[in-house]
Amino acid sequence: MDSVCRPLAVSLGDPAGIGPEVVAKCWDCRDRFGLPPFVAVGDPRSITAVWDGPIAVIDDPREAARAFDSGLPILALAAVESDVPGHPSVAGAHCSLDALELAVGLARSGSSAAVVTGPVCKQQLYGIGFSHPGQTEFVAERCGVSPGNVAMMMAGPSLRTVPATTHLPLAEVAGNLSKSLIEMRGRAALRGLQRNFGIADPRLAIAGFNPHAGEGGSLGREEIDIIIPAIETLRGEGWRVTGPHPADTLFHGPARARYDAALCMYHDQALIPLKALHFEEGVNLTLGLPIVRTAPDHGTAFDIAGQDLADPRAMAAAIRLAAECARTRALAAT
Ligand SMILES: NC(=O)C1=CN([C@@H]2O[C@H](COP(=O)(O)OP(=O)(O)OC[C@H]3O[C@@H](n4cnc5c(N)ncnc54)[C@H](O)[C@@H]3O)[C@@H](O)[C@H]2O)C=CC1
Ligand SMILES: NCC(=O)COP(=O)(O)O
Repeated sequence: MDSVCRPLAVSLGDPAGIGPEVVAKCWDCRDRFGLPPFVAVGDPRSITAVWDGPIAVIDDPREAARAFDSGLPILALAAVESDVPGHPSVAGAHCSLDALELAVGLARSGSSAAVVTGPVCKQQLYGIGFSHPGQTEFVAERCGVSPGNVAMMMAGPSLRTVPATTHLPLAEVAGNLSKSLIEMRGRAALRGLQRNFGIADPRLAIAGFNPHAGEGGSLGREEIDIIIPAIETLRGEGWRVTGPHPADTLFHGPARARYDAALCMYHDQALIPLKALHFEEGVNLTLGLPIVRTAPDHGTAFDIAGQDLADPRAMAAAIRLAAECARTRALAAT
């Protein structure tokens, strides 16, 4: 079976969040959203609590394509106790981690064409001893890739951004920026554009860190000491890289037309423009992995879980992009 025929594995995320609801809604709207067969991984009770559509509990991902027309296929994991939507629990955190582990394993073994991860609650996971900043680093470790060599890309119809640093306190960002970090993230972004999007000669815009990109050193020296030397190294390797650009003018329409992705210095610098423009269809794609991994841009949204208010479009975009990236990679390998 080729990568296009294999199902995608979709972990449900935290059972008390909106992951189960948006996955079920994606199955409901599979034709309208243009979705390929996928198999959910998680506790079926988290779906039946919020959805009364048909579920097909399967034991083997190879059954997913056949089952997909008549019901939402699910590889079932039972949490110790079932969660009430909107009320996260320790058992639910364990269940979300087990589902993530299994779904990533399916992609690594080739049983699924890609993995799409439902939203987890980081605070809950940290509480049960999860030692990674996020799912990005967890998946990297499971794939045997150093966290330094992967990058989180947030992708929407008119913008792709990559934060150089991800989940760490803002007060620690400056101390974590280095020439080598920016070079590694820059290479991961550029190679990721080639490998997943088929862009042969990608253009990367690199944001500054300080207001006005430091104003020649008067408003901070990170641009002079770290970012410009990294840009020069990347250019010396033949990449099309510009910057450092003042971040406040990097995201309006004409600016976005000048690059294929923007490398940003910290989480909110990258995620605010993406979510402001494309919250309903934003996708989180991990670059630098041997497998394809995507996720919707949103979180667990406990505040609306179980109320039939969750918009499934970002999850649908994540499933679609995962299938497209798997197809692009498969074609390049032939
Ligand atoms: N990929 C992942 O696993 C992610 C997980 N998170 C986690 O999610 C938790 C909550 O994070 P928040 O910052 O509150 O962000 P959030 O995205 O869960 O919610 C922010 C706001 O947007 C709304 N919202 C989110 N998704 C929606 C959807 N599909 N349809 C309609 N409304 C939606 C929520 O109701 C809330 O008002 C945190 O614990 C965080 O760690 C956050 C982002 C990504
Ligand atoms: N803000 C993005 C986010 O939380 C997703 O991170 P990850 O769990 O995919 O690493």
